[in-house]
Amino acid sequence: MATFDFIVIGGGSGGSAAAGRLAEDGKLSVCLIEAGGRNDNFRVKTPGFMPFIGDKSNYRYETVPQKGLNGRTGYQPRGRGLGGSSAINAMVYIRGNAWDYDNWAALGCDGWAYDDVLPFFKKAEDNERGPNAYHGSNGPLRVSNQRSPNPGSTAFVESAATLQLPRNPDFNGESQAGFGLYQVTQKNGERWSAARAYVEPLRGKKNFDIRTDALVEKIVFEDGRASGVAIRRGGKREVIHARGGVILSAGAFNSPQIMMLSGIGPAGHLKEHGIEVVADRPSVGADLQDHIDYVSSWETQSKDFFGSSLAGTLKMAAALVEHRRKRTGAMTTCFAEAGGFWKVMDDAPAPDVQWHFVPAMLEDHGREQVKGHGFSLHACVLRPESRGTVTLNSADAADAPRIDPNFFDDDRDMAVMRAGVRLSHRIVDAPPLANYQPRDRYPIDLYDDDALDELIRSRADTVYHPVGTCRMGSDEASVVDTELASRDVDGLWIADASVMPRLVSGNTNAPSIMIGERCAAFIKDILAG
Ligand SMILES: Cc1cc2nc3c(=O)[nH]c(=O)nc-3n(C[C@H](O)[C@H](O)[C@H](O)COP(=O)(O)OP(=O)(O)OC[C@H]3O[C@@H](n4cnc5c(N)ncnc54)[C@H](O)[C@@H]3O)c2cc1C
Repeated sequence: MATFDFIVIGGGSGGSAAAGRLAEDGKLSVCLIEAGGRNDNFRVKTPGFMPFIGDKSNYRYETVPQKGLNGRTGYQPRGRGLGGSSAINAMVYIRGNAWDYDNWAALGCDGWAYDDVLPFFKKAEDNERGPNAYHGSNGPLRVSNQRSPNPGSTAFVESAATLQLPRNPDFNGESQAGFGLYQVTQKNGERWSAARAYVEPLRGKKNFDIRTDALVEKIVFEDGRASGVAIRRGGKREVIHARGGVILSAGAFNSPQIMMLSGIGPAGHLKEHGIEVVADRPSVGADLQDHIDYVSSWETQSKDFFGSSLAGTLKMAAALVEHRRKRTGAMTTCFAEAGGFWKVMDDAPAPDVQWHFVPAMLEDHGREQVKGHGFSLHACVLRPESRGTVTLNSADAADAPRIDPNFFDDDRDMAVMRAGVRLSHRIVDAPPLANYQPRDRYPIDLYDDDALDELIRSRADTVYHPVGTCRMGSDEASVVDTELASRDVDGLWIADASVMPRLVSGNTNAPSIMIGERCAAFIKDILAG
């Protein structure tokens, strides 16, 4: 019978950090269970291959039809395999705004104010720029400057400056506002997933068992305590036991799914699927928040930008050779190379829109090939008011959960989006980007609200930051308490993006890693008495 001190479900951003920290000093036996594979291949490791990462590493979920998107279904990529979504993401290193964490604390999450979380961001970080008041350099997560940014990306920052929008060399420093090039989670020109940071260095240690291609079907409880997990691997089923407890880190879609499959969730819904109710907890799968995003796109004659043409293909072939030899060049691109944060609503407490500049024409999340060269500019609503849900489609853990982000349910999100998209176009209309004489691929009168709303509803979708479906809080209705422990059973913690009570104003990989770090620290504190 396999028994460990702790079992971690899911080797993604939160799970890798939690498992790695629990196992690192060798005192605790830890089993990390991951549904996907090792993700140890050149497509995952080479940043520029991001659009070509295969199905084995991506769940490729779809949402239910979205009324706010003219009835379209949304695409929800999610990483599968070690590293989780950090193995397929755009590598942008952003923590959110200090205001977000102070707001979490104001909502009742004691111990999660900016001053409380900053030490854990720093502990995780190995920033190539070295340490300072905001950054760490001794952690496992390598954060790098981009090695070979596209000239168009620097032109974007200069165009913003032309409009008096300030340059910001460090969005994770004193102030988030402004425009600049993003730092990335890469090491020596390769993707640095959470698994490469926290898990791979411990591979082979006697106290650390890494089980890939193992699907967790549910958490097992004995006398009100999480005592193990039921897994399926190949055709075989087995229960693995945990003396100290279980950490659930399956992400914002699969953590609520596993909670429900284990009997913790909205009782009526569980009964519909024939699941025995352990605890009636309506907040499991509720409060889904995600960054709705609109991608404006322009075509250029210039072949500076990535694109599909003979010249583009030859350039990428040369870039691939350069990357194999030196780990530099265009294949180190994270695609979302530049961007910024700015307030478009006067009463916003912090920047309410984030931009990602991509030196390529992007259509349908990169799934549709576009002929020619050009660039794209994402604008996303940083603190959406709309709330969605994750529920079960079936009682089988291998089936996709039912995802309803409910985008644009709240009109305030559209108001922010409109202003964000207008600013996107003002920036692109300013030199030096304007000198490329870009041709807008979706020209409309941007100051006609109805026309702009229609364009947004027909093209907007997620920028991949779902959170909130196993929300943390000090209130009785929350799923986990402020030390990430389940309110319903002993020996169960949740450590991933699902616990965020509010979506942070930025990308969610670093915050999910910070949450994994904190979970391990909470557990070690308990063990230390
Ligand atoms: C395409 C894309 C681009 C993104 N770009 C960025 C970016 O540039 N910067 C940024 O900061 N953030 C980005 N994000 C978001 C960020 O990567 C995620 O928010 C973060 O990785 C979430 O971490 P997590 O721990 O919550 O879940 P994940 O990292 O998704 O990990 C969940 C893990 O659990 C496993 N799992 C699920 N169900 C089971 C089961 N039943 N049994 C066993 N294992 C299971 C999964 O296989 C997965 O490995 C992006 C995301 C995507 C998809």
